Amino acid sequence: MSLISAKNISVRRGKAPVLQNVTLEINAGEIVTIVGPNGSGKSTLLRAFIGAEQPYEGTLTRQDNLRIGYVPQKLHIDATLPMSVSRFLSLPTKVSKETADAALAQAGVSTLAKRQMSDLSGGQFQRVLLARALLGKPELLILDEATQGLDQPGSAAFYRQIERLRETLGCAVLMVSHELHVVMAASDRVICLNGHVCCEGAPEVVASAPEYRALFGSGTQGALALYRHDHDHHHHHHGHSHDHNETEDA
Ligand SMILES: Nc1ncnc2c1ncn2[C@@H]1O[C@H](COP(=O)(O)OP(=O)(O)OP(=O)(O)O)[C@@H](O)[C@H]1O
Repeated sequence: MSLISAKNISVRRGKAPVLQNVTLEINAGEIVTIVGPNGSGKSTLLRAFIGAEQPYEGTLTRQDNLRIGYVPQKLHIDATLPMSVSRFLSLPTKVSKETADAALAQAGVSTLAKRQMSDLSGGQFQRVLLARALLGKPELLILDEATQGLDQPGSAAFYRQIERLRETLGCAVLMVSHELHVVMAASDRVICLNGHVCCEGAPEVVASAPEYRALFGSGTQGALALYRHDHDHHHHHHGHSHDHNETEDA
């Protein structure tokens, strides 16, 4: 049985229909990426999945007691408010130091527990949000443009961390991203959304689908190939090694 399944759902925001007739299911352990132009309903679909939007048509079924971890696009924390990373992880529910440390390690930022939230880089901050989403041992991890504002090596490293998590924790991942060439390579399945599902399938299939090309042009196909090629080999830099900060920090 799938973890979560939407059958012909339609969703309005205010009075405007945003999603129409969307059918989609997420199975245990798979990485599914939603791509689509601005305003195409990607965030709305994620919100429906976490229960923050009610479809007015269709049915949404979640496995009983499904544990979902959610990583938002951005979270604003008042910079004048002193707040350490470990305290942030204990809000609103207190967690033990061991639990917090384990989640930080899984997110690739094990050394940050005592740092102030306001001092973190954009990449570190997103990884702390990821650690927070991991506290509840999710079976499904939902990420809404979690790498917005990170540079390309930073977001590529973030998504590789996500792939590693899927391997070690076995969780399914549903994410939205605009960085097509980066996330598509990490996905088992890509859904191209524009109010409705335009096309879906393996990354290569979607990248060459006419519906996808009509929305994004054909340039991204080349970028996808380039990304795959790039990571077939190791980069050698002069005089120092540089691993794009993959396991610690970003
Ligand atoms: N709170 C809201 N009230 C009314 N309409 C909203 C609200 N939030 C979003 N919308 C509208 O719903 C539509 C879909 O928005 P949504 O945020 O789901 O798109 P998206 O694909 O995630 O866009 P983006 O890529 O820009 O983040 C847009 O037309 C938007 O204006």
